[in-house]
This record gives sequence, structure tokens and C-alpha cells, in this order.
Amino acid sequence: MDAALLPKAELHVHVEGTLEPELVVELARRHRVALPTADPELLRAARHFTDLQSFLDQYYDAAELLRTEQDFHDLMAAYLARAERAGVRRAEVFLDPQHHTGRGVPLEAVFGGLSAAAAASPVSVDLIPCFLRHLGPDAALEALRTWLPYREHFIGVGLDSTEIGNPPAAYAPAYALAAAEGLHRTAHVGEEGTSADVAEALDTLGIERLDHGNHALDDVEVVARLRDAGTPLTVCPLSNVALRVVDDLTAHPLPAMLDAGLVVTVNSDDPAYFGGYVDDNFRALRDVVGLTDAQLTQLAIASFDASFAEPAARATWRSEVLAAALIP
Ligand code: HPA
Ligand SMILES: [Zn+2]
Repeated sequence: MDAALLPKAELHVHVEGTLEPELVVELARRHRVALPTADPELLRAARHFTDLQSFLDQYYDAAELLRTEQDFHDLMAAYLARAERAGVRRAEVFLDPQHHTGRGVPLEAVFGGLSAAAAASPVSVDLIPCFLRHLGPDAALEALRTWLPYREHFIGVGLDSTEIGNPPAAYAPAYALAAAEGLHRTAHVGEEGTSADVAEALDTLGIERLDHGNHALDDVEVVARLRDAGTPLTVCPLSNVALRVVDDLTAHPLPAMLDAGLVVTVNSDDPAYFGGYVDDNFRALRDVVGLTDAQLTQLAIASFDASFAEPAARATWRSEVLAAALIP
């Protein structure tokens, strides 16, 4: 089999980042919003970035087209159909509820639409709402309180948006409440931020996974902490190239992360913006970085081990990977 299509879990994908230009055009038509062009290819060509913020500006702008439960349903349904073709058996999907409630979209529409599409998919799906760093720590704590009545719709919390200038420790109260509520905890750290930010997140947030974490490699002590604790990193190679976290794929630290004994998983982040879904990321690691089939198999197994799914389901998927890897 194409090693890029191995059974896998996707643990780092933002549902708003799966908004393809074709759906942008459809949503604009649905809500009578004028676009600069109705040609999806021209919209796609405009999706290029110089850094994280230049991406976030476009990403939040396009996400304003998501208004109704139907819109959120259609977004998730399209992602899951594509993810299924990428070999995804399990998806733990980020969302940015504050960006929607801040525009007057009710949480019922956001969670209702996403969960309905998830329930209709053969992919095992759970949702992880993220705190938006640019809105600050008080808003994060308040947001979590408003999410808790929808507790059955999500399994954990994350932290995303502008990393520079928004270090993680301030979010400790929101993470403490999440822990008290029995929620899983993960956070974007070390994408544009430093190894000191990664250490700070480990010290203060009680995170079970680290999203990105590229700059952890700048400090051997931080690497040792992650390795000794077995904290998985959700790494996003094509995202890192698109946002210039790395110069090109051949300079990507993923092989160094594996060499350092870190638990690494491969993910798409915002596939509609960064030129590829999770299978495309696996394929790029094989074709450009030169990872072997054995390494790709290791990454696929790690994705299930690092997931928040039930142990029995993880064991089943893990054996599926091994069976697929053995069939030439
Ligand atoms: O890669 C990311 N980093 C921070 N915030 C984000 N929101 C969507 N994608 C990202
Ligand atoms: Zn991300």
C-alpha cells in the first residue's frame, strides 16, 4: 500500500483550516456575501503567507462565512470525507469557538453542526475547542465556562492563535479549570515561540500533548523533559513550510525529533491553506525528507498511541497499521 495511506489518527487539525475555497464560494452565495472573486482557484492562489499572523488574518476572515449549524456541518462533513481518503481512522479536531460566538453565532450552531457531521462519519471524531491567545487569559476562562454546558460535545481544550507576545503561563487558570472538569489538555507552543515557552507550558498548563513544539529542540533540557515524560508532539510539516517556521521540508526538524527519542505524530494543521491533507504530509516526508516505510509506520502507530481515544480502540487501530504495513 501507499505508505501515505496507512491507517492513522489526525491529532492537529483546525476545522476552520479545512475551509476549502469551493466551500468559501458556496457559503458566500448562501449568505449573499460579496467576494473579490468567485473563482476557487484564484482564492486558492491568494493563500500564501509570510508568517503565522499573516495566515491567521486570512483564516479568521474566511471563517466569518461560517454562520449556521448547516455551515458547520458542511465544513466538518467535507473534511471527514477527505480525511477518510487519507487513511484517517481517528480525528481529534480543533475549533475556535470564541471566533464564532464573538460574531454572534450561538454555540449550539457550532457544536451542533460539527457533532452532527461527526456522528454521520465512519471516522472516530472528537472535538477540542481552543482558547484564542489574542483575546487573553480572562476571556479564555470565561469562554471555558460558557462551553461547559456543551461538555458532551468535546473532550479537551487547546490553545492557539498568535503565539508571539502571548506566553502560556497566563492561561494556567483556564487549564486548571479544564483539568478539574476532567478534560484533556494540549497547547500550541514552540511554533514561533521559544524552547523557554515550551518549558513554561510544561510547568504551568499540565498539558498531555504539545502542538508543534519545533523550537523545543533548541534546548537539550527541554528535549529531555519531553522524552522522559513521553509527551507527544503533533508536528505539521507542510504548515511549517507555508508559515516559514522552516525554510523548506529538507530543513524540517522531524527526523531530529525522532533521533532524539521524542514521540512524534504527523498532522495537517490547516490543510485548505497549507497545500495538503495528512496523507500529503506523509507523502512529502517520504518523497522529500526521505523517511522510510518503517519510519512512516512508526509515525502512524504513534498517532494512535498519542490519541485521547479509548485504549481498546487504539489497540485495534494499531494492529490495523501493522497489518497494512506488512502487505506490500
Ligand atoms: O498553526 C497554528 N498556530 C496557531 N494558531 C492557529 N490557528 C490555526 N492554525 C494555527
Ligand atoms: Zn495548529
